[in-house]
Amino acid sequence: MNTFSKKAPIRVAVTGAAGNIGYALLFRIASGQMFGPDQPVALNLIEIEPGMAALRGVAMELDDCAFPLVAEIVQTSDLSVGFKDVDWALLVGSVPRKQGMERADLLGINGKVFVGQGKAINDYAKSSVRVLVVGNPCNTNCLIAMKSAPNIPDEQFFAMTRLDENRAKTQLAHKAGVAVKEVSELCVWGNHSPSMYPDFENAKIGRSKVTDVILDQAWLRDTFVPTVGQRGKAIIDARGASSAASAANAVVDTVRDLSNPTRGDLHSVCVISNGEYGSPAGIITSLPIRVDGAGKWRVVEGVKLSDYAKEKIAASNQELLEEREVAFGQLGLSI
Ligand SMILES: NC(=O)c1ccc[n+]([C@@H]2O[C@H](COP(=O)([O-])OP(=O)(O)OC[C@H]3O[C@@H](n4cnc5c(N)ncnc54)[C@H](O)[C@@H]3O)[C@@H](O)[C@H]2O)c1
Repeated sequence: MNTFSKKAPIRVAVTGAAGNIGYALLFRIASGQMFGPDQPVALNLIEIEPGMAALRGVAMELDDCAFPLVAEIVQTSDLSVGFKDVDWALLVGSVPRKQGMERADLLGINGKVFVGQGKAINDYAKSSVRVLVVGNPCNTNCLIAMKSAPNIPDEQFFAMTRLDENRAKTQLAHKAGVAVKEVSELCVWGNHSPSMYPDFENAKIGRSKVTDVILDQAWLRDTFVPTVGQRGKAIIDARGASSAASAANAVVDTVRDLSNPTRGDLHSVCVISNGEYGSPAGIITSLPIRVDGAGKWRVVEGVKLSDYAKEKIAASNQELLEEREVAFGQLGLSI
């Protein structure tokens, strides 16, 4: 354990730790960018058996960074070891869609994985554990893990739309010719899929509404919204590989912002819906949240949605209901 911090380590499990996002993520957690520069961390790195050799290499590199904040590195494919006493479970690993595989097949295959991980989290993690699902389809995977962990409160499960929020902020900043830090209050609503809705109507540039700065409504609706939705594909086309560094960055942003009071902005996180803004109760959908001074997250109240926005959000939530029906049907889970 490092000598300059007397804090107890935060124990973080990362599944798919030898994958592309894992490789971009672990070094940022270890260097203090997720939990702060004086917060020790213990890393529980989880892989499936075929990934264990690569994981050993990743762990060797972590060792070779001599990060002073790293208290311990555990490498395992055993979920009872990997989730033991963890404070955070970052569920990144999942089976990619292969040629000829239907979306329904993918939901079923990954669903089984997230049943197993949810059960193990339920049985071995701290009861205060917080779970962030990144592996796709992340909203439905998160719902399945949540259902499989009945002893962990639903409010402790999250899925990631922060990458979409960050992408949307940058698109607006480029269009307006301002620095990205000028763009705030941008919520991505719905499913982490091309159907998501990045709400430009309530977002701000400086103190102005985006729609008062970018007057080209056609660009906002017909270029901006699909560009954000299709950005993942654009990166695969350009790079020949899927977004990993920016996804890892969004994981760091999400966990950091869920761990600290929100100042002057809001953030997009997929959380359990209690019917807010007409979203179907019981699904994991992206909503605008803020964290209060006591560390509790809440859905931001009073956002005014236009009919256009409501329609987009409803369509994305409908997709989530359909994903749930297919996955739960295959897994024999009840709603
Ligand atoms: N929510 C988001 O914004 C977002 C953004 C980008 C990527 N993703 C998703 O994140 C996931 C990971 O992406 P990647 O680029 O790192 O993929 P990758 O294929 O490079 O790595 C995935 C890793 O997970 C491991 N793995 C597979 N099943 C596992 C299991 N059951 N338990 C533990 N490990 C397992 C694999 O061995 C592999 O090392 C994908 O599902 C991707 O679609 C989500």
